[in-house]
Amino acid sequence: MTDFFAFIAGLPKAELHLHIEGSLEPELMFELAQRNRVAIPYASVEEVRAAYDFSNLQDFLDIYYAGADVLRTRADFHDLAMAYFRRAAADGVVHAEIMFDPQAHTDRGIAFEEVIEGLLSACRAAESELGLTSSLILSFLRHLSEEAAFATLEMAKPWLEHIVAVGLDSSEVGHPPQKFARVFAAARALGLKITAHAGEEGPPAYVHEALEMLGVDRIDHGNRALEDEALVARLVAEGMTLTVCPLSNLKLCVVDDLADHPLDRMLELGLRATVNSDDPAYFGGYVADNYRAVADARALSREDLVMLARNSFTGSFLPPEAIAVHLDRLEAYAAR
Ligand code: HPA
Ligand SMILES: [Zn+2]
Repeated sequence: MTDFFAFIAGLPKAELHLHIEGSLEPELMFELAQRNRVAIPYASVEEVRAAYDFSNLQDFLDIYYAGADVLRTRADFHDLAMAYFRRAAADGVVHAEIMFDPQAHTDRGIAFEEVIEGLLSACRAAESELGLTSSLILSFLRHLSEEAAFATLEMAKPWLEHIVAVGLDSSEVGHPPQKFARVFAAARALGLKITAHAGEEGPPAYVHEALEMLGVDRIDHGNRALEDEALVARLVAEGMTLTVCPLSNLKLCVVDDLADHPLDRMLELGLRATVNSDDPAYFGGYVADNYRAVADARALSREDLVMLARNSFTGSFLPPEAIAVHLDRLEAYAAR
């Protein structure tokens, strides 16, 4: 088992579904609360961790947005992202496409510039210090209005060369993809790639809408697509990547038990599934923990793990030449 676990940690991989605000560990939350003199409703790190007991997505989101309140300056965003990059590098991550939620900050009076410049300085440091490349995905909060999403896209315009894609997250049910069809069309016209959370709690119809009305290049989660055979066939035919997050699925009760997780069924169906951590500080593990937990629960083979890592590169928004280099290194690692 230790060999298997070491194989997972060393497996070169990309992480494609990571909310940087969801990598805020309780220790850093306390440090930033002190630094910025922000009151938090917890007395200790243990008390924070004890509060992370969720029965659905909204339970989690309430705590996630409250936690983000300690993030105030560009130094905070830099420190947050650097802590994630260090931890990810230890898990074999060589490339990360990280989502950020600007509206969770601009709505509290934090300038977009502070958020993005802090993240970008960490991205540069991760490349020079850790050899880890990264890009940013601007995620719109779907519980807010189309108008607010347009205003956020407008704010991002001076930084477009540093943003690879737009995404869609937050409370899924009741906020279908079609609500943002026009914003995503505008983002695509600006040259951005498109991804959206769909089929986490929402029905298969939302995955269908994300394809039809947003023109997504990738689907975040996508679990519930499995309920619709024709939809699965379409996702397979289009070679659509799904960014699956096993420990998140467990913590948010998308699955009752990891033993019931559909990851290997997705692979068997020919879906391009990947493994990701989503909000590692809240869900109990970084990306290698997710690989290990699901490999253990579903008896995945080495070949499955290599396939998942391969999918993480082919599903990335890297240029084809960079993908080819990563795939060569992965095959060399797998052949050892
Ligand atoms: O898992 C998630 N789902 C939806 N919105 C989110 N925002 C952070 N994490 C998530
Ligand atoms: Zn997510």
